[in-house]
Amino acid sequence: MLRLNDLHVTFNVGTPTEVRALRGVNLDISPGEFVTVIGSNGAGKSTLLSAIVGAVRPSRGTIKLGAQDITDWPASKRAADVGRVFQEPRLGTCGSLSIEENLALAAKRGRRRGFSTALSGGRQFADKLARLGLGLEDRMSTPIGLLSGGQRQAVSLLMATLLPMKILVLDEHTAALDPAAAAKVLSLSAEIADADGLTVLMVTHSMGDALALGTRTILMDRGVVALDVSGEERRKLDIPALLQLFGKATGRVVDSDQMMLT
Ligand SMILES: Nc1ncnc2c1ncn2[C@@H]1O[C@H](COP(=O)(O)OP(=O)(O)OP(=O)(O)O)[C@@H](O)[C@H]1O
Repeated sequence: MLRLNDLHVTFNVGTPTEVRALRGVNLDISPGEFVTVIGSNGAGKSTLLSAIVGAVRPSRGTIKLGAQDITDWPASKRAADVGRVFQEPRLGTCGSLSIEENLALAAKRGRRRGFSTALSGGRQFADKLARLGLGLEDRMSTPIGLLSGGQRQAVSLLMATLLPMKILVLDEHTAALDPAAAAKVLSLSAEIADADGLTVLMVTHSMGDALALGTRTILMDRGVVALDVSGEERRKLDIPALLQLFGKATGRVVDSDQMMLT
């Protein structure tokens, strides 16, 4: 269980450029839930994920993962428990290293030096790559920098999910891809999450994707969770109905999926 309690993040405290990016987020995510996160630009979605991975420090509130209070843990200490795929394919991988070498690095994530892992490489990595259905198992010595954005992001996804973890964080991880590659990486994300029973928090700018994937959708607005839908209520929702709920929750009128972008 991930539990965020009254989480506040303020940037540039006490300066004229102070921004209260999170203003009291309360959120419980149970094991196996796949939560999609939507909201307008600047609503606090990325800041929420950054606080969970430990890249930004909350000014108030707590973050608990299972029984542990991880609020003050640095990102490096959370790495074994929290997997992350970034928006930009280059960020999660090392372009000059081969696919196999990147996977070997991922197999050591959050483990102490010299600490052996169950994954030793070779055949095991090939089997994992085959799961992507992109033929990359036959190109394991190819430098990852030579792959297309979609292929590279698929490998990033595999790297983030290689070891057991408590939560996987996807921060608009298909936004930099062309539509076909984005659709492929999204469906792989859903397949891997389903097969491995992962707990996932995924930020997206597409309301369609937010409703089509996962088990629960939250709407961030001005630094808080303004809407939280799951179960039967969510199954019945389409984009117009979600826009209506968005309007009710925020007091602002939006009339298309694209409005979420502005
Ligand atoms: N490192 C930072 N320093 C100062 N302000 C920041 C920083 N990161 C984010 N902010 C500000 O915090 C607010 C929330 O930003 P955040 O990136 O979390 O929003 P978002 O919902 O992810 O937006 P988008 O959809 O545009 O990515 C914005 O006003 C943003 O300008």
